[in-house]
Amino acid sequence: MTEASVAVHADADLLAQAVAARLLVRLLDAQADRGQASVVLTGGRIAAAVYRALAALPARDAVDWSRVDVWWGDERFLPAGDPDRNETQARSALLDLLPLDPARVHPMPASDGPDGDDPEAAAARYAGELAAAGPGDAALPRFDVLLLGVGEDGHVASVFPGQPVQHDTRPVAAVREAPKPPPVRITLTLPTISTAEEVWLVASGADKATAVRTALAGAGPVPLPAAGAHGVGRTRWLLDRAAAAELAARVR
Ligand SMILES: O=C(O)[C@H](O)[C@@H](O)[C@H](O)[C@H](O)COP(=O)(O)O
Repeated sequence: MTEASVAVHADADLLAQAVAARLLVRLLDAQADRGQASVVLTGGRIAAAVYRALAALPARDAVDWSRVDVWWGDERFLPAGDPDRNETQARSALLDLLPLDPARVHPMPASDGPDGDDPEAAAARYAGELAAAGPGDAALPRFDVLLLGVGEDGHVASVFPGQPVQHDTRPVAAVREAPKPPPVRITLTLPTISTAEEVWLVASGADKATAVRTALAGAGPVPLPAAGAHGVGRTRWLLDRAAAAELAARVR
């Protein structure tokens, strides 16, 4: 497991701009190395700010977006197009502005999709989509970078403390009693999250400071799921000053 690197930026806007710039370079490097790139998106406010910042970057289209695979780390289990879906927010902030290959954009199923309002079936369907995209008989494709927000309670994606999903060994799980509304969600499980080459945990605001400190101080993943999210090659904590307030951190 790699050591986590921490970067602290003065405020939420600078954090979003810096993460967007890092993400652009990460995708460019992946395409230079292997001709394509893959990113796993998440939901929440700082993630949406990153998407907006990336959309506004002048160098944005240096990425060949037609060769980028877009996955989601979690989704609110709502009807397609619902404004509270992470997919809806990502599309309006960024994806609809990019010349992506629609076949390479993989939203998690909606609650009015082929499985109806059965989140377990929808989770299984997404696991099948991941497996179909994996090389050979691998259960998962390569994730070059997987983005996570961090909840005040230390949740990442829709892996919340004290929930059965924490002990689910499947690649994708349904969550029915999420403390953060809406209650029904679909999520990659922590073991799946931790197959990503790089995992970036992005946190903004004083209400995240304790979760950030606790995770970086070595808490276990059961009390604090964020502590269980690690990249194979790199784990980055990307913070603003408020979220880093309980750390002795470098401010950039
Ligand atoms: O569905 C969601 O809401 C996200 O997947 C969730 O994991 C989010 O990233 C964190 O709760 C942080 O959200 P904020 O950045 O808005 O605090």
